[in-house]
Amino acid sequence: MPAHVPVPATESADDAPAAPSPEPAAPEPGPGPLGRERAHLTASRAALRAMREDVQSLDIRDVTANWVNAAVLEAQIEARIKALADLAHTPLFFGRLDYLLSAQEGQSFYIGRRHVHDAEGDPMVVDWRAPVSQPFYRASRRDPQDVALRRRFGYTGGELTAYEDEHLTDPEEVERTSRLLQAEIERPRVGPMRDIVATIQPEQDEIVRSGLSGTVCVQGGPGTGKTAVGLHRVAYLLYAHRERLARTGTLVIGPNRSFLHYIEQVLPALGELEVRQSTVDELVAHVEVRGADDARAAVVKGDARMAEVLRRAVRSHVSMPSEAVVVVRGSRRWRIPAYELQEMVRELLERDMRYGAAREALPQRIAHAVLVRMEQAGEAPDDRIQDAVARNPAVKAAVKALWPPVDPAKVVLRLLSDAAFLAEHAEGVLTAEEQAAVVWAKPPRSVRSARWSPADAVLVDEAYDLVRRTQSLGHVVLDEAQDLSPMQYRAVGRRCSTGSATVLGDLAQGTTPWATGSWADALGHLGKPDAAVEELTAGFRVPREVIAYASRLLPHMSPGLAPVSSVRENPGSLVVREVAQEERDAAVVAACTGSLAREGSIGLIAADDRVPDLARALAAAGMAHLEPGTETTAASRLTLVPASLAKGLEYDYVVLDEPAAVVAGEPDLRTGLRRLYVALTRAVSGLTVVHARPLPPELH
Ligand SMILES: Nc1ncnc2c1ncn2[C@@H]1O[C@H](COP(=O)(O)OP(=O)(O)OP(=O)(O)O)[C@@H](O)[C@H]1O
Repeated sequence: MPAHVPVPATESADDAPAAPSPEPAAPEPGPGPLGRERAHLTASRAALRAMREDVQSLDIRDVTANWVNAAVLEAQIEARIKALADLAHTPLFFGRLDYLLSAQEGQSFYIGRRHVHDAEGDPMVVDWRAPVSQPFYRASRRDPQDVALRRRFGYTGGELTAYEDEHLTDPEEVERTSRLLQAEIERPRVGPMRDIVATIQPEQDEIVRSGLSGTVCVQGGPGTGKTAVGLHRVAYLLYAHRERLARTGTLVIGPNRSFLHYIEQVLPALGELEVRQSTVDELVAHVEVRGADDARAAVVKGDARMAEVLRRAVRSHVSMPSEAVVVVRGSRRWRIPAYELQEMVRELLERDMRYGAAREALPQRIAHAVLVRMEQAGEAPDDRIQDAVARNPAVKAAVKALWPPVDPAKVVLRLLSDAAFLAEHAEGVLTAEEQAAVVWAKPPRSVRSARWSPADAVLVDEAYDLVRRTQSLGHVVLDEAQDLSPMQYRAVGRRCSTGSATVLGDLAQGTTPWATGSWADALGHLGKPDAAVEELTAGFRVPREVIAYASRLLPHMSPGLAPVSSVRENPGSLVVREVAQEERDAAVVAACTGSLAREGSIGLIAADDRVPDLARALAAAGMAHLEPGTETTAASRLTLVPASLAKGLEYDYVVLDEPAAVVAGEPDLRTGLRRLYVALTRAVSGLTVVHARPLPPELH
């Protein structure tokens, strides 16, 4: 059970017993262990300052040959100075490991977000990602990993105010729950998502530190830390493989912009500024999306069989030669007969190259055949002649006719507009009914005027990849992955075809008509069928009572999935309030007012079509509210969240309006229940459900 780490003794801390809310301490380093730790903190801060000053005083005039180098170097120095900033509210270290005398020469290491060294180069704080830090997360009484003492530090507003010790090899010590860890988990939420570097749990750490070469898929219920783990894995990989990933790049994919705003601070807080964040839609934005599909069309367009239809359609542009190519050079004519050209075309088609690459290879093949004939005639042509022949007008004209350039968007446009063209390439792949579902009723005139849907854009992306290989990144994190269609998995998969991925999701939270039913299928479409699937079951967000309530829905929508077991010890307040229809909006506003009386952020979640009414009700009561994705602050804490955007977000207190409307907002009962499950699992400290209509029977 992750929250229960063996914590025997705060008694040994002679001047500072650890406490969930550590007392505001005098900053003066006093005597005793806490005083010494504070002194180490002060010295570490000074060392960090010295490191920063060293960089600031670098004079690059003598070492840069030109202004380009100088600009690059200056940018690097700028980034380094930023990375060395001492953030007042981010503790420089949060833990300490004392190794046994037999290991690491009995040394102590302070574990923090970044490495700090003194003037001699000796470490004052080691990076949490360094191998020497790993036992901080993994060592246990059963497997102490050469650790004699693990110490966790508690801070109040940047001041070191408490610590907790575990002597992992001491048989006398009793196992207790870490109060500092518990306090961290239960800290009220305001603002964007935070890093969890001080409290990563052992099973989370195994995922975080898994190697760059393998793809990992994490199934986990709401609040089990999937997003947190994925982001920390990126930070870890960037540390362990910085040069390689700097070359190849990393990308985090989330479901929408609100979500990306919510998580965008985590990596910078860990010192990583270079990671791109995107939605799937943004990745495939070759065409402007202005349209939408009905569920039936979207499901067919998202089906992996569409890849075969597109492949055939793109390759249908190739035609078999029926005439010879004659190349004239000087007084000589070189003739490549049709049957030889046919062989070349056939061979290129069989090699299954990208359409564009084959198109580039064909003139070289023809030129090679000409060269062979030249040699047979006693000439001694070199590579330059081959290139010249490949550019010969007769060869160019032949290639243009046999293997014409293809515009990927136009191919998709034609497939979706021309029923006969679609039928030709979907023969034996899509049924007549499926074909009818995807063809546009009113064919657009051009790529520009077409009302492309998100699913169409994915098809265009697939077509682009058939023509020219999509560049692969070194690592891709795919969050809320359960909602992707097979074609979307393929789009993501080609962006990590030579790299690896972290796939995060919860099958029970799948709310698209094409949501994945099994991770094995999803990973197959992603092109990573051998990826390991890990499961996280300990919940760090939702209080026990609330998760138990939400889990009543599980057997009705995702049978077989294990409910989350909450590690939150504070009794979560779950209030379910039935009111008369005409009092409902007022009751919702009152619930928000009640929640605002407490600390932390408040999310009012409602069916999408209830949002305008509730916005008016809040305005009438003089209560300002934010949109999802806008940062909550101490002054502005209430966000009105349409249920369709709630996924991945969390609020300290949630007021949920009319569950029946949330369910009814979806096209089918299963999706409706899943949407409700998402809405019910956003609260950290308390959930108030307000309803006038009967609750969905599955909640009883
Ligand atoms: N080891 C941990 N220590 C402290 N807090 C944690 C830990 N793991 C997760 N959390 C916190 O729990 C909350 C939920 O985490 P996260 O959003 O990553 O979960 P999730 O599995 O992605 O949830 P969902 O399925 O709802 O998207 C976050 O506030 C996160 O910071």
